[in-house]
Amino acid sequence: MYSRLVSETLFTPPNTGCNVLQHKELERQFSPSQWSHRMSADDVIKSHVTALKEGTERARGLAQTLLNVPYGEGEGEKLDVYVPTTTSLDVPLVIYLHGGYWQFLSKEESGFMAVPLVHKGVVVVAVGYDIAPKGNMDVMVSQVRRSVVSVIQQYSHISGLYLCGHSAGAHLAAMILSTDWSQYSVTPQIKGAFLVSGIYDLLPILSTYVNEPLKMTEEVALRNSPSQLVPQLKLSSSNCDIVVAVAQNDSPEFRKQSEDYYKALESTEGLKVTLEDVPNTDHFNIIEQLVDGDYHLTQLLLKMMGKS
Ligand SMILES: N[C@@H](CC(=O)c1ccccc1NC=O)C(=O)O
Repeated sequence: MYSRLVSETLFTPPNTGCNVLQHKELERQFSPSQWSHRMSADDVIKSHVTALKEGTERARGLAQTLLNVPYGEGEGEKLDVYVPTTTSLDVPLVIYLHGGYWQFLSKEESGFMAVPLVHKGVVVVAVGYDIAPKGNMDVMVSQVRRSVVSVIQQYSHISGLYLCGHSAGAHLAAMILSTDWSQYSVTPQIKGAFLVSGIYDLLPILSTYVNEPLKMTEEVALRNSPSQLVPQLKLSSSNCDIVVAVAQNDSPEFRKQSEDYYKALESTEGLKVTLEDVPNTDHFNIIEQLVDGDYHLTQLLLKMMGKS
């Protein structure tokens, strides 16, 4: 009784829906770096950026590249192509959408997954988009959709188109799958998508620090939430194999985002969707390890593309 009274008087400011502690906890849930079991928050981010940069440098050394190919008029509307070292008629193409909470990272450290893929005969495309504050959510979603259209116009001979996105990039990949293509010049047929440690419902981040540079209103968050667009995804991507992957050591809130989205897709008849709970990983090394050909998710991706 006493403790209840104390907690109510101390922690529940009158006339507000959300108390200070709950808000702090929400921000912690949406701070992936605080949940790594490997390192401190600062170190895990530093090491993440270093790993992605080193992997991308290696990929640029291994593959032939076409860097800064425009897919639109804007300065930031460019992509990098990593060309396979083998010659085959069966050439799948994976588009990678980088993470970084729609406000960090770029395509310059996003070619790392080409390391194990280019000698298996897979083209990897790393897409750049205008992160906040330059870009906003509507702009970023529009950009990545147009990048897919541009890629299939340039590479019409490929044997299959696949998407892979991490964190904010998984959100963008899910938005691509949920596109009404009738306003576009072509309708992409996406064969498979890897959505890794993503956010699919933007409403919970509206009141957090994540939204400070994004400045989303509730309306913007709703129209850009894949969780709201499952019927459109079913119409546009019914033949797509979808893997929703989440790290064992992602925060409970991040894990819930993946589980809820998986469940929403799974209960939609006709979709092929699997949930991969990747053991011994956190928000960062779940994607960093795609530089390794033996990593579980690399193997899954190769298998999906018929290249294992
Ligand atoms: N405030 C975030 C920062 C973050 O997510 C991040 C920062 C730099 C580069 C990538 C990041 N996140 C995921 O890709 C965190 O606590 O992890």
